[in-house]
Amino acid sequence: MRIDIISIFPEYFTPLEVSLVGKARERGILDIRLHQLRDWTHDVHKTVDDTPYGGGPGMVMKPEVWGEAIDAVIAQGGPEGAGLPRMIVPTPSGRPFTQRVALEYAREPWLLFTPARYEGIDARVVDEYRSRLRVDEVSIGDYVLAGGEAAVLVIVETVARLLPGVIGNAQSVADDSFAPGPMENLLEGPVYTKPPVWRGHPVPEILLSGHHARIARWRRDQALRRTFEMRPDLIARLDPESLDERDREV
Ligand SMILES: COC(=O)c1ccnc(N)c1
Repeated sequence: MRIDIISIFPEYFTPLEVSLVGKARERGILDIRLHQLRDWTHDVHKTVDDTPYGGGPGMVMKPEVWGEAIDAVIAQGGPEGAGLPRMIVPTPSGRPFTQRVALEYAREPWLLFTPARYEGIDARVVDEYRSRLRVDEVSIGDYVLAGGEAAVLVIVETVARLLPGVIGNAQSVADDSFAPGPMENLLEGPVYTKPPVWRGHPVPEILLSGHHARIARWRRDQALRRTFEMRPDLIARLDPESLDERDREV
């Protein structure tokens, strides 16, 4: 997978050189390229923003600069057969970014991220590229950041761990909270490791029993309880068909 990121703070993405994403890049699973938006300005101050039409606080990012930058990245061409990139615009006013969306992105050959600072990017940029590309405006939650760069880090890490070969144990991805299937809309329950007793706190006996069916049942009960306690809104979204008799008792 190829990922292009255009930003006035490319250094913000240094974390993508380490850990899971860093290793995926070293192994050629991910090709991440960073671009300094200011390289497409033409004034001495390298201006990327201006005051909003209609008045109001803050500044808006200029369409001309973004247009030249996005056109240049597209013109570089993507992976063989990838065609045009899927453009992802992180914004608090976007559609929710979920595990299901991440799985969709993980199947894309080429993603282009355009994180905004200030009050956002002139709306005509999205309008312009919607006519040529698939453009997703996505939000990582109901809060406002100083810039979209942190959201790009979240999205890239979420997507990268879904790519084949990135996580050693593919099953752990399939068992994720929110992963489509039996765990979708369920939070993961508690996890334990050695020692069997720590400061007087024992590990639940069932986990030491070696009885895999009972352990699976216990884990599902714990997931249902935790979801009910932490995210009752998700319980409402559970497909009744996915619940068995035992689930309903929890
Ligand atoms: C500037 O970008 C944001 O504030 C942002 C982006 C994506 N999701 C959010 N919840 C906020």
